[in-house]
Amino acid sequence: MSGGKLLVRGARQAVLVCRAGERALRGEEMKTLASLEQDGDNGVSLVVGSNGLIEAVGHDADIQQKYGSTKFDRVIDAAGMSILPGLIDGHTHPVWAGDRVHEFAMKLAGATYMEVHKAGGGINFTVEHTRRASEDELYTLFRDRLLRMVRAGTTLVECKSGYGLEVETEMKMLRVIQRAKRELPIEISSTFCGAHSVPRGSTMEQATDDVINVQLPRLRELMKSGDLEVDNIDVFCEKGVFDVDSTRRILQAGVETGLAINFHGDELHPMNSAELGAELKARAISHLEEISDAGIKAMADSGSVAVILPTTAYILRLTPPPARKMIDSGVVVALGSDFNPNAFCLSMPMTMHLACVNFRMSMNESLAAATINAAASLGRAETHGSLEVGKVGDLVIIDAPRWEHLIYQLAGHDHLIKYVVKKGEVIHSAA
Ligand SMILES: N=CN[C@@H](CCC(=O)O)C(=O)O
Ligand SMILES: [Zn+2]
Repeated sequence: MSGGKLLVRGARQAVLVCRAGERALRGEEMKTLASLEQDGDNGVSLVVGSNGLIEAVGHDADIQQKYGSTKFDRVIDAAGMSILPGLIDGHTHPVWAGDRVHEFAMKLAGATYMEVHKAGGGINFTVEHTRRASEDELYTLFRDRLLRMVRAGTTLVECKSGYGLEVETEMKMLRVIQRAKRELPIEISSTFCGAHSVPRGSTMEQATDDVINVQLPRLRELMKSGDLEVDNIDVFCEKGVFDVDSTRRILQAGVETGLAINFHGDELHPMNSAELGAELKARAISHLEEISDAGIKAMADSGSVAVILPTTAYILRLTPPPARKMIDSGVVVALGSDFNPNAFCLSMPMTMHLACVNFRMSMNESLAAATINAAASLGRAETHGSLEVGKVGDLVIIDAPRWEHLIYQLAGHDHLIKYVVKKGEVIHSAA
């Protein structure tokens, strides 16, 4: 090799997460993650080639022997530091205008999510503001949020539409996401969520027909012309929002448009969403606070990824999802920040901390959930989510001798994260 993009050397530790090309980790596999430790003076090195892919991970002496004559665009001396894969956020609603800080006060005073929603607040409040906002205004707000995510270590994020609930605003949101894909260093998996709520003045049946007969056909045209690249279809399957039959119709229409199923289910009421998702071979189902035992078994069998969201359960004081039971039953469990105007959290380290304390996950389980399993929830586990040769060179380097400090030092990521690397390029540096 004559030239490479990045050499990181001298690290105390590199958490590889996987070593054998696993596409997801389940049960016991989440408990012990593959890692490489400094051996005496011999630290850990990682090489990203000029194509942005990981080319080697090993001890300094071996890498030095192989790459001694190679010129790198950048060399990072990571003495005393730890390297981990770029974090992957499996669930966010980051394109919107108008904050809901006033609703936070209402909820602290005892109002439930559905009480706020039915009183015209919640999603419908954000819809009004988002419909009124220009595309540029939305982009500026979105950009700032994405860059804050990058500073917290996120290199791949799922981003939903869903604050338009009619064709023009939904497409406006998807165009804003598309622009960020072109202009920003963070990688995005985008999700059409025109069925996030029933718009004011409509019935569920009318909203379902509008998504299927108006919004999805327009999306199909824009995908065909290359104006939009959208990956997933989402529905908020919830009592008082979209019932199981409407959800099924919309998700099936999404599949016919070429989208992967990735939807909200069993959040506030048991809806048998997990069973529905498993039957439809959903790639992922989010929330699942109210999943049934049969739903857990169905997801373990179907391989649909459970994207659980600790910030939502925390802010809304919900009974947490049965994360332990899901993991122990063999469900693939991933994490998302659920950034949205209800749960204003842009940080995966914070999300992982909450998963450990409130969902009783171990730190290793939370890292597996925020890397390889989140990649699986987005259909990108072949290329993302672990530090293995041939995968994209997405890394977080923290100034601590063990990676667990990223979780242990609650709200400490600003201080700990020294570099965030995307495809071998440093996209954030605190050094
Ligand atoms: N539950 C539905 N959707 C979001 C909340 C969106 C909102 O309140 O604006 C969620 O995942 O938590
Ligand atoms: Zn959500």
